[in-house]
Amino acid sequence: MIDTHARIYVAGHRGMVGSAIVRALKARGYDNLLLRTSKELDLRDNRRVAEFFAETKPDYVYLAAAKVGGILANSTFPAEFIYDNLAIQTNVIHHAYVHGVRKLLLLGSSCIYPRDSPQPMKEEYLLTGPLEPTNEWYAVAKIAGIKMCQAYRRQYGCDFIAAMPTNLYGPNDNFDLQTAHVLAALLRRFHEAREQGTAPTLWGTGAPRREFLHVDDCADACLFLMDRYSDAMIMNVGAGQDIAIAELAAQVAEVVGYRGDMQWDRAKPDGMPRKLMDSSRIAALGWKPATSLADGLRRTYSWYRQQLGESRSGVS
Ligand SMILES: NC(=O)C1=CN([C@@H]2O[C@H](COP(=O)(O)OP(=O)(O)OC[C@H]3O[C@@H](n4cnc5c(N)ncnc54)[C@H](OP(=O)(O)O)[C@@H]3O)[C@@H](O)[C@H]2O)C=CC1
Ligand SMILES: C[C@H]1O[C@H](OP(=O)(O)OP(=O)(O)OC[C@H]2O[C@@H](n3cnc4c(=O)[nH]c(N)nc43)[C@H](O)[C@@H]2O)[C@@H](O)[C@@H](O)C1=O
Repeated sequence: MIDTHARIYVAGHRGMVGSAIVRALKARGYDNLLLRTSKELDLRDNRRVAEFFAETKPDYVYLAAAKVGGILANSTFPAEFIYDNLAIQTNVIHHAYVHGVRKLLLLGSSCIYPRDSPQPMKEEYLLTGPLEPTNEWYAVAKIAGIKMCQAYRRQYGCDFIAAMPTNLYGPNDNFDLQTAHVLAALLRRFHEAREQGTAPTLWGTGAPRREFLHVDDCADACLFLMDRYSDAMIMNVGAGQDIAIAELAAQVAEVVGYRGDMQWDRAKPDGMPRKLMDSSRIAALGWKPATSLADGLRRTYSWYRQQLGESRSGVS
């Protein structure tokens, strides 16, 4: 177990994953967290990152800072997705090495796997085929991050590991309809449709399948891996089951209490047909998720309504 007074840098601590990691660390008594917003420390700036590591000398690093977005953001801003993510990772991983960080965990993503991967996707499928075009720029950056962790482990003996979570959702998710991932977007679309008496328009055909993990489970897995896993091989972190987007829409409508029609904009991309992780390796180490999709949806909708300043009445 990591000493609770160790200096732990959570990069991206205001984001969905970073904030969940901070909650999990605080709940376990870690009391020496190093936190910087992107305004205070732009991780694309190599010189500033070097200064930060020299000044603060972190013992452990969770690298949850990244340029992140849903299918439309990824395909609309390919240059930002590849540049920001390459720059952030390169600077943080390199200076973690230079300043003797004891262990670093990089957050990757299920989009690193080939578009036509057999399902469920095993870690060994990395780099076995072409990527999904809607997010290949982001995926290439993430793959470079994985390879940096492996290279620094091989050449310098750094204990840098990489976790590959499936699609995540929960508190502090992004609810901006242009840049959100599907689950947050659907909660908002159905909420607004119910409030306004309109019919929501969803993207694509509804046929793609996705696997959803609550972000608190993801954070729990990150802490688990930081404590117990030290290997070059990437580690999948999934919920174990997937669902068609059309079925997810039906579940979200029920949680929100929307009973009208919905439309599908087929001009919008479907993306990968299916993305289900094989998470048997982390399961064999003794980790499993705690939150069902039904519970997670209810909790996240409740959180969203609290952000809107609404009462929680009516949301179980
Ligand atoms: N969301 C998902 O479904 C999934 C996410 N992941 C991975 O988890 C990680 C975190 O994602 P998530 O929490 O959803 O993303 P968010 O967008 O919620 O948070 C990202 C954080 O990164 C920080 N950041 C962005 N750019 C910079 C920069 N130039 N310098 C410093 N900090 C920066 C932001 O800091 P600030 O707020 O201070 O601006 C922000 O808080 C990513 O690596 C992502 O790939 C993996 C699988 C699925
Ligand atoms: C985490 C992962 O996230 C991204 O990949 P994705 O899983 O394809 O992304 P998504 O959540 O945005 O969409 C999932 C599915 O849902 C459909 N869909 C319906 N209606 C809405 C909708 O209103 N918004 C969105 N965003 N999608 C919608 C959408 O058409 C697609 O079929 C990558 O950016 C990648 O970088 C990555 O790592």
